[in-house]
Amino acid sequence: MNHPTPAGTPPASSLLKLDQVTVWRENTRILDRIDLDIPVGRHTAILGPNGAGKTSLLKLLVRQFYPSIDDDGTQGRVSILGRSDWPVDQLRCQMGIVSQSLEHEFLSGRSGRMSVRDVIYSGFNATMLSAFGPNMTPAMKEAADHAAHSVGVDHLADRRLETLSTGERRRTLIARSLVHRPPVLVLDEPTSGLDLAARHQFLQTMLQMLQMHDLTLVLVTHALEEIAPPIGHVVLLDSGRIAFDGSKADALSSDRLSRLYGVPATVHQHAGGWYSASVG
Ligand SMILES: Nc1ncnc2c1ncn2[C@@H]1O[C@H](COP(=O)(O)OP(=O)(O)OP(=O)(O)O)[C@@H](O)[C@H]1O
Repeated sequence: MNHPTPAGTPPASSLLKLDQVTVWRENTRILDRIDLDIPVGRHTAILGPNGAGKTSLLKLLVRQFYPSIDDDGTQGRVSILGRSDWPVDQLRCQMGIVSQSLEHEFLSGRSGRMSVRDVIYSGFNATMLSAFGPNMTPAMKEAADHAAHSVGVDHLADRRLETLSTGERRRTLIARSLVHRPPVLVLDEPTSGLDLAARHQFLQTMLQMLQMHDLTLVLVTHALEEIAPPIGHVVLLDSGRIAFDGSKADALSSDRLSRLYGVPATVHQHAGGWYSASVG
């Protein structure tokens, strides 16, 4: 159920284009004159030390942050899927989002009392409301069942979100993020808090998603193990600036990551195009 571009508009070639974008918060320049272009179809991982600005970059993509006016009066430009004038609700329908901040939002207030089924349904209109009720079509119900099944939460459909374990909750949000078959998938540290098995299962699900859907993945992660083989491009962020933007093979070198994190890092390459890193 991809949401088509408006009639007569050619499909966008760029998912996210930032032109001299600065973001200030509380007297801190958290993103500093960033230029970046993530084309549609190029799965991209964003890596960097704590506080480097990774989540802030994603917030520009989902319109939680806007460019600030800089000291000299200039304001950068953000274009998403070829447009800079998205109404937020329409934009969010183009995306599947899994992040801890979304999870916290769901758990605060009444959303936590929603059933797993309703949380998944809410993905259709990218809200935190189970607004559909009788408006759910059989095709939508089928898509929701399929999404729940594909991440193994079908048996939890009637459970309230707030009663689930971290792994079950994360899987529910993954199902919600995919139910409307969005063209863009935004994952912000999707495996944080997951145990070894749940993390492995998540990676398998992510690989399946990349094969099943025609989507572009943007992944923020601290773990090189999560930068799955189909992700060919890496952006390294450091103190609100882009330290590197290029191929995964060039990005993930021991020298580069040692400089980025300020520790002696060793990158290990494994069969099938997987990576990991160790320190020392
Ligand atoms: N709303 C805000 N108000 C004030 N400072 C903020 C705000 N949002 C982010 N920051 C600051 O901006 C910097 C970048 O934060 P961000 O969450 O983007 O980093 P990150 O790279 O995702 O970090 P982590 O890896 O720890 O999740 C941090 O110093 C953070 O404290």
